[in-house]
Amino acid sequence: MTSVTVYGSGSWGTAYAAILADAGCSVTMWSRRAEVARAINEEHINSAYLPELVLPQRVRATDDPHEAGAGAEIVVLAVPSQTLRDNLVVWGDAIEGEAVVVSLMKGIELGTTKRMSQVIEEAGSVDPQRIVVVSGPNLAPEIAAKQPAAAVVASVGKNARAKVAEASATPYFRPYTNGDVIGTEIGGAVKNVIALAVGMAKGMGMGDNSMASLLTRGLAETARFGVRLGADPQTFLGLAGVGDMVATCASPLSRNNSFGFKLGQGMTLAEVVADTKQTAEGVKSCESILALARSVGADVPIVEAVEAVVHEGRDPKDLVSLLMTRALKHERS
Ligand SMILES: NC(=O)C1=CN([C@@H]2O[C@H](COP(=O)(O)OP(=O)(O)OC[C@H]3O[C@@H](n4cnc5c(N)ncnc54)[C@H](OP(=O)(O)O)[C@@H]3O)[C@@H](O)[C@H]2O)C=CC1
Ligand SMILES: O=C(CO)COP(=O)(O)O
Repeated sequence: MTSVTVYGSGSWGTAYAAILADAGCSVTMWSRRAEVARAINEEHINSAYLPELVLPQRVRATDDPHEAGAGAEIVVLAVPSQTLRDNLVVWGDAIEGEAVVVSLMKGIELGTTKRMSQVIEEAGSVDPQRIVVVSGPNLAPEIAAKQPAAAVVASVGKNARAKVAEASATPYFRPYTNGDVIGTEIGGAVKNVIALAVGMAKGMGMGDNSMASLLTRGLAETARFGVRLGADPQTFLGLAGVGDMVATCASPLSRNNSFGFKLGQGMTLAEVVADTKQTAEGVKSCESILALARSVGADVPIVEAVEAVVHEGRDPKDLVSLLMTRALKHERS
């Protein structure tokens, strides 16, 4: 039985722990709060995040990061992206030397503009051959309800990605392996920002034409940007690209989409932040994504417009003029 540790007991960490257990792994979760670990052990429920999900008995939890990591063959990281580096400093020696390290996170680090796999390599001293990124259309509440979904399991390490795919394949979760870590991570991070834009548009009363236009042009700028970083353009036609873009932009379950919706409806940024209990990665990552895109000369107008609303105090209504009055251009330029 493969032994797996999941650091992070939020929505996705918890749903992914259930996948791993259903696939036959023995799973230990690290919870930041002792009461969350206690409830998982005694009631098999994580009520703050996924109250409907009854976790399998073989999922255990602890708030001690060293106890959590002991003996794990696979270590899964599922905390907010901006906290990863500091956490890895604390957890570093808890992660076994040969363990495969999986990122579930969809963000870009502020300041360094690094992808999560790069942060794991640097701060966790992990060989890229052992780093795996899991991404795709995977809204945690739907996965927790065991609704069928597929995902990409990307790594430059063939053994590592095969091991993680094997460890997380269930009748309701189908992993596909891929070697394109850059494209997989960029797809996951940028779609959160596009979902913020779509949410704002919906919140302002716009319909499906606006949503589809933002989604499609959002995918175009994601691919243009990703390719500048060295991604395979085909990745953006797959689960970590169009797949996740569609799920996140279409679903009210998406925290980024909902965050944008509330802004579009007229709530202030401070009000929406106070009203949002879970992680909406695009809110912070739009800034680092924009910085990274500018550093490689990629034009990302939707990301730029979202960043102007979220970080520079522009009114969401300005989104329309910011995007619609730009110089005309070829669809594929
Ligand atoms: N939810 C989803 O549907 C999906 C999410 N993802 C990605 O997974 C990642 C994790 O998201 P998700 O689980 O949804 O987030 P949640 O907001 O649901 O949970 C965050 C988890 O991280 C913990 N946490 C918060 N701050 C810190 C910190 N400073 N140090 C350590 N732990 C901390 C929280 O603990 P506490 O409860 O104590 O606050 C909680 O366990 C994100 O990058 C997200 O984009 C990817 C695919 C699907
Ligand atoms: O990444 C996700 C679905 O694939 C979850 O999106 P949100 O973080 O916006 O909820």
